[in-house]
Amino acid sequence: MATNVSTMIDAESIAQRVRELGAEITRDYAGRNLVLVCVLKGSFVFTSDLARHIDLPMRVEFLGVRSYGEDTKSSGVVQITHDLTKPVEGDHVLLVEDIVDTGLTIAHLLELLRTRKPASVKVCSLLHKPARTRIQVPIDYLGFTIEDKFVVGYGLDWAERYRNLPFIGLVESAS
Ligand SMILES: O=P(O)(O)OC[C@H]1O[C@H](OP(=O)(O)OP(=O)(O)O)[C@H](O)[C@@H]1O
Ligand code: HPA
Repeated sequence: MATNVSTMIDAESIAQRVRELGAEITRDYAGRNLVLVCVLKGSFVFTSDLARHIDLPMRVEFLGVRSYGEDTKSSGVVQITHDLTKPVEGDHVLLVEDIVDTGLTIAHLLELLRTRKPASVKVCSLLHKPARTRIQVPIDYLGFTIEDKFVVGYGLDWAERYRNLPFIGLVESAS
């Protein structure tokens, strides 16, 4: 399956950065009601690794979102496919994304979450692709800045495939 995928960020580099982010979040959210909001589907791998490096009695919620479909370009329409199961009013929400590309998804989610009256909303993204920015969004915790290539693996897909790769890779024909 992975024969035409080259490695951009290897599994050990990801693991190291996830440990660092977990330690930083643990320090910053000590004594607060933290709710990690995993933005599905792409961030399921990152969220599960990150959560195990946060040493706090936090909650995890899932928000299903889709805007790319089978394409490698954002449709510009952010569709909610699964909502939070419990209110986050008064809680400190940390949105966990696999990638901020155009910024459209996270901008939409920040707007949506703020209507739920949390004490705070911040963003943690494993990847950021600044060359594609269409809307500037704050990324409070960032794993890696990457070049303008369509990447897969560690949760990220191309037409629903490659999410299970343990590294971030490039499908040459997708870029
Ligand atoms: O900054 P943007 O240009 O909005 O792109 C980022 C979003 O795109 C991907 O989701 P996608 O719509 O592909 O759904 P998926 O997570 O189910 O793969 C990714 O997981 C982010 O949520
Ligand atoms: O580079 C990407 N790969 C996979 N999914 C994505 N969604 C936005 N950008 C990407």
